[in-house]
Amino acid sequence: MKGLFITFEGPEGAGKTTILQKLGKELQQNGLDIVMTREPGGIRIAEQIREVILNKNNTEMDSRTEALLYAAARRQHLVERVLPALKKGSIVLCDRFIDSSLAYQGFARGIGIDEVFSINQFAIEDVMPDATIYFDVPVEIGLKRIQDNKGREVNRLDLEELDFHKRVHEGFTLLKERFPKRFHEIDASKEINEVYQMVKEKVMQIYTMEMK
Ligand SMILES: Nc1ncnc2c1ncn2[C@@H]1O[C@H](COP(=O)(O)OP(=O)(O)OP(=O)(O)O)[C@@H](O)[C@H]1O
Ligand SMILES: Cc1cn([C@H]2C[C@H](O)[C@@H](COP(=O)(O)O)O2)c(=O)[nH]c1=O
Repeated sequence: MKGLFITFEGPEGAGKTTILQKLGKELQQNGLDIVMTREPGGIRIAEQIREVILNKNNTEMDSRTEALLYAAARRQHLVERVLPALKKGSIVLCDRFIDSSLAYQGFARGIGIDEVFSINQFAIEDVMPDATIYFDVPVEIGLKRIQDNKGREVNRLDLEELDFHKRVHEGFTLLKERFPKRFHEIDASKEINEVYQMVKEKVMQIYTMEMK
């Protein structure tokens, strides 16, 4: 039995976490076998690596160290959480995956998309998402949303300048062009319930095509 691996991607404050959690719970209530998880993190070791990467005091972190730490967290999460769930036929909804590394470290940090892809190949051994829901939002709107979210702890990447976040957005635009079949773009600047309905419809279409 093979499950379905769907990733949610996009810049800061696009609404990925909010929508993933709500949709995952609704689909579970409807009887689907859903695993909700996130990167970096999702399991103990990867959450520890997350703490190192996102700690706002770690300002001296080199870009390639950062890329390698994301890849290491990805590897552990993949073997411990994602692959076993897919093997038993679950639908895995994952908040960020390799495309975040390509957009943030590959493009915005300037390491190069292909170079970051190649270090990730070691980590993922060709396991790519079946589909990626890409939450497209203007950078200023996304950043305003996270600033307004007073419950959110500010992390090291949140503190990057506006230009960095603009490059992240540009990076995602390039990825959307590079992977047109896998990327499903959602206009995440819309009102939250509208975004939710669009994402739900898209995920159900993918489920019907791939699993039924
Ligand atoms: N469509 C929307 N309209 C207005 N506010 C939204 C919308 N979607 C999410 N929000 C709010 O924006 C904030 C950020 O949302 P969320 O954490 O889901 O984004 P995210 O994409 O996971 O961000 P990040 O990747 O930076 O953690 C939350 O306070 C959430 O309630
Ligand atoms: C997987 C991954 C993530 N990032 C960045 C993107 C965000 O700034 C943080 C994660 O925080 P979130 O609130 O859980 O979205 O990490 C990255 O730069 N590279 C990656 O591979």
